[in-house]
Amino acid sequence: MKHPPPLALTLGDPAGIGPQLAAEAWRRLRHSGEGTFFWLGDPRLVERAVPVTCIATPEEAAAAFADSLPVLPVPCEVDVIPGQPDSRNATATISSIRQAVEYALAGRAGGVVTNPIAKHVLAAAGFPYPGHTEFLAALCDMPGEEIMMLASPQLRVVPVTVHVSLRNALNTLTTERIVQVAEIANAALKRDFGIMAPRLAIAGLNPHAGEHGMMGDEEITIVQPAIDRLRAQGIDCRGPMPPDTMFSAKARPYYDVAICMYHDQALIPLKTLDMEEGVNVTLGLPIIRTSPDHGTAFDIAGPVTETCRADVSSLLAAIRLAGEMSAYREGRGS
Ligand SMILES: NC(=O)c1ccc[n+]([C@@H]2O[C@H](COP(=O)([O-])OP(=O)(O)OC[C@H]3O[C@@H](n4cnc5c(N)ncnc54)[C@H](O)[C@@H]3O)[C@@H](O)[C@H]2O)c1
Ligand SMILES: N[C@H](C(=O)O)[C@H](O)COP(=O)(O)O
Repeated sequence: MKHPPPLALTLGDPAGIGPQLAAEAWRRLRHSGEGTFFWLGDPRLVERAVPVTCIATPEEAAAAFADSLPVLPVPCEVDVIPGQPDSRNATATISSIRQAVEYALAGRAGGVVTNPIAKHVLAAAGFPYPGHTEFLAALCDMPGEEIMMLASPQLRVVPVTVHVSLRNALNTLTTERIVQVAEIANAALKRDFGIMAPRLAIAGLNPHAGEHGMMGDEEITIVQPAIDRLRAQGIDCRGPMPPDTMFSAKARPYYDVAICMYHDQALIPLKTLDMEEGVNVTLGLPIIRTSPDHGTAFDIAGPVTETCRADVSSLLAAIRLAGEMSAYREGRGS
C-alpha cells in the first residue's frame, strides 16, 4: 500500500516550547504507526535530546522516522535562548512556514502542522500578518478565504472575526462575512471531518442574544439575515443563540460547530473545556493545516532535553487530526 506523504511540522518561535514539543512528539509517535512527520527547524536545537537525521526532501522522512527525527534544516540566525524571543530569528520561523506550505501545495507533504509563533516578535521583524491563518491564505493565494476553527472532542468553534481588537470586530461584523464563514465551515465539515449533514449553531453577539432588540440590535440587523440566507441554501443552522448558554453540556450535542462573532467568544469556551485536546485548524484553503491550541509558552521554555516539561497533548492531537483530515480528503476516512 502506498503511504500518504509525511506531515510538515514547522519551527514556530525557536525560543518557545516548539523545539521541545517536536522532539517529544517524535518520541511518542515514532513506533505508533499514526503517521510520519518531518520538522522544518534548526537541528542544533534538538540534537542533544533525540537522534536526528537531516533530510533534503520530504520523501526521505519515512525511512528515517522510526530511528530518528527527520529534520529539514532551517537554521536560526542567532543563538536561541529559551524563553527570550529574538526577532532576528523571525526569518527562520517564517521560512519554515513558507517551505511547509510549498511542500503541501505540491502534494509532497500531507499537511502543515504549525508550532506556535509569537505574533509581536514577527511583527517587530516587519511580518505583516496577524497570525498563521492570514499568512497561510496569502501563501495559497486565497486572501480572505481562510477561516479559523478550533476543534476538540467536546466542541468545535469558528470565530467570524479573528485577530482584530474587539472594537474592530464589532465594526467589521457583517451578514456577508457570517454567511461566507458558515458556508466554508459547512463544506469543510463534510470534506475533512466526514460529517455529511453538519448542524451549525450561530451565536448572538449581545447579552441574551439582544433580548428582542432591547440589548442591541445586531441579532436582528446582521445575524438573523445571515441565518435566513444560509437556511435558504439548505444549510442546517439555528440561532442567534444566547452566547452564555450555548456552550453548556446540554446544548453542545445539538450542533457540530458553533459559529461565533468574535475571537474570545469562540476560544474561551474551547480552551476552558479542552486546552489539552484542542486543535487550531485553518479551513477554506487547499492545504490541510492544524496547530496546537496553545501559544509559545515562553515562561516554561527551556533547553531541549530528554524530558519534556511542556504538555505535548495538543500537538499530538494536531498531528492526529491532520492525518484524519487527509484521510477524509483522500476517501480513506472512517
Ligand atoms: N498557534 C499559535 O501560533 C499561537 C496560539 C496561541 C497563542 N500564540 C502566541 O503565543 C504567545 C504567548 O501567548 P499566551 O501567553 O497568551 O498563551 P500560551 O498558550 O503561550 O501560555 C498560556 C499559559 O499556558 C501555559 N502553556 C501553554 N502551552 C503549554 C503546554 N504545551 N504545556 C504546559 N503549559 C503550557 C504557559 O506556560 C502559560 O502559563 C503570544 O505571542 C501569542 O500570540 C500563538
Ligand atoms: N487565535 C489563535 C489562538 O489563540 O489559539 C492563535 O493566536 C493562533 O492563530 P494563528 O493560527 O493564526 O497563528
